[in-house]
Amino acid sequence: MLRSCTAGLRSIWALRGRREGAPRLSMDLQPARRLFSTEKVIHKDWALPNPSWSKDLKLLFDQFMKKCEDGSWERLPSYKRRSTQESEDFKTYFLGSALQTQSLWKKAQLFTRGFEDGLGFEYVIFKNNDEKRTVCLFQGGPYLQGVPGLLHGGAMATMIDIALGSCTGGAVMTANLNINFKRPVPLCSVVVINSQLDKLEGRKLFLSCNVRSVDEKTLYSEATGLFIKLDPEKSST
Ligand SMILES: CCCCCCCCCCCCCC(=O)SCCNC(=O)CCNC(=O)[C@H](O)C(C)(C)COP(=O)(O)OP(=O)(O)OC[C@H]1O[C@@H](n2cnc3c(N)ncnc32)[C@H](O)[C@@H]1OP(=O)(O)O
Repeated sequence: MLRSCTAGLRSIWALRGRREGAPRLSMDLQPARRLFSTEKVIHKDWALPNPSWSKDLKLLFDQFMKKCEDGSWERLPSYKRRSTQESEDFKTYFLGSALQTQSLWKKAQLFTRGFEDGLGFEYVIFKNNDEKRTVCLFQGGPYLQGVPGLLHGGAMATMIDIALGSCTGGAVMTANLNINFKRPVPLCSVVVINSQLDKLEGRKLFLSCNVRSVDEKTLYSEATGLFIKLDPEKSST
């Protein structure tokens, strides 16, 4: 594990210094990343392979892309910034928020996508709408270390929150997150987060997930979450 992590780190360091929007060293390095420009902002889909992805992550990605072919599964794209419509939806609930300041609103981005390739959160989520469940493939990079050599529990909690959230839709907020950390996750390893919607009760969505190793032999964590659909009649600030 250490050797592959070191090899991964070497390729990560080779990529350091490249900033979002800067010209690519070689397009061959990132064949699958889609780039398109709108209003001078580059919207990059981050849920696609890059050179920092380990063999395990690429293999699982390919397996799930195959499952998408008959339409039962879909890959969820992932952007640093929410779409204009999504942003507007949330803004209506947080009228007093600091994000009303236009300059801050423009700078704000999803923090899991704020790292350079391979250093932080590398993940992709696949959704099965009929079964109301998602599978998140996650590789936690070296900047997410907690105890030496291990993934920080907060980083895991973040991914669990995102994975559970991916089973919801529309404007929702996490009200409760309950995590049992059963085994430590080695840094740079790949884990699989299986999430599902267990119950819908009015505006309350009850969800659960487990986090396992690629070979499914190790159960790293189990979690439940309560998400609340925001009420348009209420402002939360
Ligand atoms: C979309 C595409 C995106 C793809 C992924 C991108 C990733 C995005 C990011 C990923 C994710 C990032 C996500 C984040 O980071 S979200 C950020 C972290 N979360 C928050 O900051 C939430 C703060 N809390 C609130 O704003 C309010 O409390 C909310 C909005 C949640 C509810 O306030 P609201 O005034 O609307 O509702 P209510 O108080 O009338 O309650 C309604 C019902 O719910 C029940 N209840 C409430 N709380 C709890 C509780 N703790 N345990 C048990 N029950 C609870 C309550 O009893 C009642 O039940 P009932 O009496 O009706 O039976």
